[in-house]
Amino acid sequence: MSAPTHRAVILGGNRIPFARSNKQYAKASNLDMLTSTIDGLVARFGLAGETMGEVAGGAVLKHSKDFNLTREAVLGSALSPTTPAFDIGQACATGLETVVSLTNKINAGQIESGIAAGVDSASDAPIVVGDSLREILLELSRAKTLTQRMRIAAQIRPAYLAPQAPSTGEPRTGLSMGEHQAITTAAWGISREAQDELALASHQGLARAWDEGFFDDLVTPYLGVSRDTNLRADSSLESLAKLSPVFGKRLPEPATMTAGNSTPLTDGAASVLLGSEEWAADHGFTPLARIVDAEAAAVDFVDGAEGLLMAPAYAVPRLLARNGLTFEDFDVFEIHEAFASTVLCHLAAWESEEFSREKLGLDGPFGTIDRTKLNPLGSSLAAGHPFAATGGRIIATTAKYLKLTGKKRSLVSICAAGGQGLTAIVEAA
Ligand SMILES: CC(=O)SCCNC(=O)CCNC(=O)[C@H](O)C(C)(C)COP(=O)(O)OP(=O)(O)OC[C@H]1O[C@@H](n2cnc3c(N)ncnc32)[C@H](O)[C@@H]1OP(=O)(O)O
Repeated sequence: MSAPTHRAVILGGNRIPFARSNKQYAKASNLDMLTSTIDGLVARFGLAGETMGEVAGGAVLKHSKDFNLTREAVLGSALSPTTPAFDIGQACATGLETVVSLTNKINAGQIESGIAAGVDSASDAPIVVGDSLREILLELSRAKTLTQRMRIAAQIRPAYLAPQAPSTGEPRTGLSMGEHQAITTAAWGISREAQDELALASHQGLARAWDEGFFDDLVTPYLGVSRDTNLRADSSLESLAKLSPVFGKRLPEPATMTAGNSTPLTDGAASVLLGSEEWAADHGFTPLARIVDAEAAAVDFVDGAEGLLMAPAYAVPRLLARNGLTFEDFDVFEIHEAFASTVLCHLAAWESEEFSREKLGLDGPFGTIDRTKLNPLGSSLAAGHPFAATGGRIIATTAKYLKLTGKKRSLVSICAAGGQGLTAIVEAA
């Protein structure tokens, strides 16, 4: 018998249809949705009762009680309770980070199988109280007598009761993701028309994929929802052009970002099954693809020197250089559409002689992506973006796409809050 190679392969995925926040899944918790997507995957692959190597998951918006949300999901799932699980936090790149983490563990021989997952619910976002009330409540929980409790409770002032609403604001700048991106969009001169065209292509690609049954073995209906609810199959440039700008109204340049060319706040969960080649063969599973390499980057956005969501513009060139590849070597580009303009800014950076020379240290432009290969099955603008679930959606989609079409290589790129980005090369197995 030959020595185990521990080469990790992607075997399939499962997600629930993504839904716009505060609608169909308004009463579902992160735990409900994460458990459901894992159970759907377990059912599809007949893994009930099995002890998996490890399950990695995460959510960007977590309640403080969710100190190991993924472990709780495993305990509530059909997997054996002896399956270990852990949470990862990498903002919008969390889902991809779980895939990379488990791939590395399998490749290292630490585990033979795993489920990478992610979930987010803007409907079930945690509400936090201010520091003044929090300190009083903590003191109250330590009080031993009624007199102590009454003395401490008397310190509470009506103003302390105002909750701190969750937001997509960057802690260091106070600006929302959309406001940051509006600045970057203007800096790169991305037009409203180009953003709307990308948004339309996303809806058309996703609608086509749904109609062709592509998601039949990747999505399990949930709470009466059987398709991504943000998808507008009848979207048009005319309807997109009518939408009013939502971000960047205070910028000197005309605001160009709208609800149509920005991802909506979304609820959803996604999961990916990974295993070593040996584990897959033992279970009779057909490998779809594998993660060949991954690269993270971070940018200094706080002083405005770089756009908040521009880290992939740096990660991708490093990743490709390390693997001796250029854009011509890829059949598919899966670039997370945080906003249409985010993708367009990345493309513009790679095509820019100035950016490539000054920021990437190259002799000329890094390269141009063949737009017919960009997000062929739509992406986050159409599907929605439940933050930590997006990576799993993209990996499962592109792995199946490679297998189905006989194509060889996909580039996955996800920007994240905090000025970070995570990218990966996926190859057909
Ligand atoms: C790393 C990262 O990923 S960063 C990204 C993180 N994510 C975010 O920051 C979320 C960004 N998105 C948002 O904050 C919100 O979705 C916003 C501000 C863009 C829009 O919010 P809302 O105004 O509540 O959106 P809403 O769903 O009501 O849409 C506004 C209008 O646009 C319309 N609309 C939205 N999309 C489309 C479309 N594709 N085509 C036509 N009309 C559309 C809606 O029907 C609605 O019309 P109505 O007012 O007549 O009902």
